[in-house]
Amino acid sequence: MKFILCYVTKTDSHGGANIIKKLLEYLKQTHPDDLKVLRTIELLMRYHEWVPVDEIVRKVKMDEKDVLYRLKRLNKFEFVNRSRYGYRLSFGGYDALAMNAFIKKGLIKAIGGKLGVGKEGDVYNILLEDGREAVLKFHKHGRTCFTRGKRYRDYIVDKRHISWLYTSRLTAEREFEILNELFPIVKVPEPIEQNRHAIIMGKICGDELKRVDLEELGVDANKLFWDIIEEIKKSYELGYIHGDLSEFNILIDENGNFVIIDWPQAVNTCHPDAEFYLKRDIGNVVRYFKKYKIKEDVDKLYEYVTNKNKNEEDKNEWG
Ligand SMILES: Nc1ncnc2c1ncn2[C@@H]1O[C@H](COP(=O)(O)OP(=O)(O)OP(=O)(O)O)[C@@H](O)[C@H]1O
Ligand SMILES: [Mg+2]
Ligand SMILES: [Mg+2]
Repeated sequence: MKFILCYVTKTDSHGGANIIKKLLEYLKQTHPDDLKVLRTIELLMRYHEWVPVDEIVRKVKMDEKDVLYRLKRLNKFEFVNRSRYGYRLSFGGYDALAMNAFIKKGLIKAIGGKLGVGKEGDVYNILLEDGREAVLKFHKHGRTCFTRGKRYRDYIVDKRHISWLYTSRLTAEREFEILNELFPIVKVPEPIEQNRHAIIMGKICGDELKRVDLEELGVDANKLFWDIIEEIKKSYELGYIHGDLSEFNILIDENGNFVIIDWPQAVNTCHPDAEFYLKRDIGNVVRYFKKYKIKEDVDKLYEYVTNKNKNEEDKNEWG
């Protein structure tokens, strides 16, 4: 296993460096056969909530003794959970498999601290092999439900665990696909790589719009407002509505350059509730900018964003 540096950055206010450091440390100690068994468990979780040992042995084509030895190690690394019914991949084990894939591809040189922790994922600073800074986002869809689920009966917890694995991968695939469709036409992070529930994307240097004072920054609020509307319009023309747009998902730097992040829930413009989502996005932007004395009508902006024919006519008129 290639050595991956772990560095702690100033922004690591979430203590995430320790978690990722432990994961990397464990990953470094793994043998290819450990990972082979782990991937087999991942595969068999499609059919079992807890994968029985004899199923693992049959699938992985190794001696039972060897498999038991590997399982013991995987359990020590906390990459699997164990019950009397068998084994299943843990959250950490899934992270490890994705991380291993990125490392094997020679993408990551170093991993830093946690940049942010959203409702649905953990975001880390990373350094790519080519020297660029980037971020690694692990989607942990349904994690909050899963934790809450602990109050309920075991079998519900188990089912949630499996759906967590599945939906977090789907969510990552969806976000990566959308970023690929939108970048670089719309101001979104550059999609770099995706594996399982994890995405590597370009790092945006900036703060959440929520946390900045535009007057202090010296940014023209009116111009910024219309620039954001233009991005909504461009993404609409490419077929997507963000669906969770707000001052939390717009990052802005000290020069007023901004990027819209967090796209997995985006809906297609042909979605039956497209109008609802688009109006809600626009409404959130309008609401945020009220404090800068910008008063625009959501319905009119909706017309502006969606009225393709009218825009074509305007363009033609203006030559
Ligand atoms: N490309 C990026 N560059 C820099 N910081 C980022 C990037 N992507 C995410 N972040 C940081 O991580 C935080 C969480 O990311 P994001 O909003 O994509 O995740 P989420 O889990 O979907 O969060 P939410 O709870 O908002 O749904 C962001 O608010 C931001 O601070
Ligand atoms: Mg977010
Ligand atoms: Mg989100």
